[in-house]
Amino acid sequence: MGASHSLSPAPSAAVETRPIDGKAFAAGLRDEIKAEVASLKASHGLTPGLAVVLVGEDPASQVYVRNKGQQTIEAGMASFEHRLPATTTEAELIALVDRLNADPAVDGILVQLPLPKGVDERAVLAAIAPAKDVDGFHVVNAGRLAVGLDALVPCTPLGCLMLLKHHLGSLSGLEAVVVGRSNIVGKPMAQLLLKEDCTVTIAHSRTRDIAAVCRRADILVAAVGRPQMVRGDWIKPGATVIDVGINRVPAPDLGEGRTRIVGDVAYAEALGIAGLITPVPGGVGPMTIACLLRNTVTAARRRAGI
Ligand SMILES: Nc1nc2c(c(=O)[nH]1)N[C@@H](CN(C=O)c1ccc(C(=O)N[C@@H](CCC(=O)O)C(=O)O)cc1)CN2
Repeated sequence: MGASHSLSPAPSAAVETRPIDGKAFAAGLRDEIKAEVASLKASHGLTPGLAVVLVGEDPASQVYVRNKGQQTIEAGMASFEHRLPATTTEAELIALVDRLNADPAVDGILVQLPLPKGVDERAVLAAIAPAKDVDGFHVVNAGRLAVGLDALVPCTPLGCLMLLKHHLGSLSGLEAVVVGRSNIVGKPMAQLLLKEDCTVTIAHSRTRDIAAVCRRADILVAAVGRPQMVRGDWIKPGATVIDVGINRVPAPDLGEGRTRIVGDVAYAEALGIAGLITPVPGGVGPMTIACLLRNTVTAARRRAGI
C-alpha cells in the first residue's frame, strides 16, 4: 500500500477583506445629481422640489430630516420641511399629504418613519401620490418593481444595489441571500437582485439553519435590525457583505451612558472572511439620502415629461 493521504481540506488562506466606502460613493453620487439639477434648471427651467414631513421628536429622525434638507439644498433643489407635533392625528397628517400631492412645486414627498404610535403608517403611505412617492413605499411602486415596470425604488435597497454593481459589475448568476423581509428593505432588495439575475433567497426569523443558508451566499445582505446577528462563520469566504443595520448599543468603553452604532453583522469576525463589506457607519447609510435625491430628480423628470 502506498502513502496514505489525509482527507481533511487544505487550510484556506485568509481572505483580504476590503471595506466598501459608502460615504465617498454617496458624495460622488450627490455631485452627479447636483450637476444634473443645474442642467435641468438651465435647459428646462425645472427645479425639483422635495417635501419631508417629520411627526414628533424622535432624536435620530430629527438628524435624518435635517440632513435630508441640507443635502437637498446643496444639490440645488427646493426643500420643504414640515415638522408636526407628536400629537398630530392621522387625519391631519393625511390632509397635509393631500396638500403636498396637489402642490406643483413638490415633486417628491417623504414621511419620515417611524411614525408615533396611534398613526397608521400604511394609511399615511397609501395617501402619497405614487408619482411623488420618492421613498418607493406605496403599493403601486412596490407592485411596479415586482412586475418589472419603471418604479420609484426604496432608497436603501437602491443604494445597496448601486454599491454592488459598482464593485462587482454584473451580478448575473450570483447566489444572493437577503436576511430580513421588511417591506422597506428586505423585499425590495430581493426584487432588485432578482432583476439582476441573481438566485435570491430571503431568510428570516423562521428560517431553519440560517447560518447554512447564509454560507451559500456570494452576496449577503443583512437587514434585520439586530445588532451583530450575522456571525463570521455565516459568511462564505470571499463573499460580498452588505450591512444595512443601524443599531445603537451601549458603549461603556466610551463612558457611562454612551452608545455607538453597530450593524447587523459582527464586523470584526467578518474581516478575513468576506471579500468586500460595508462598514457601519459609513457604508449603506449615506447612500439612503443620496438615493432619495436621485429619486426626487427622477420623479421631477417624469412629472415634466423630460
Ligand atoms: N421615510 C423613511 N423613513 C426612514 C428611512 C427611509 O428610507 N425613509 N430610513 C431610515 C432612516 N434614514 C433615512 O430616513 C437614514 C438612516 C441612516 C442614515 C445614515 O447616513 N447613517 C449613517 C450613520 C448616522 C448616525 O450616526 O446616526 C451611516 O450609516 O453611516 C441616513 C438615513 C429609517 N426611516
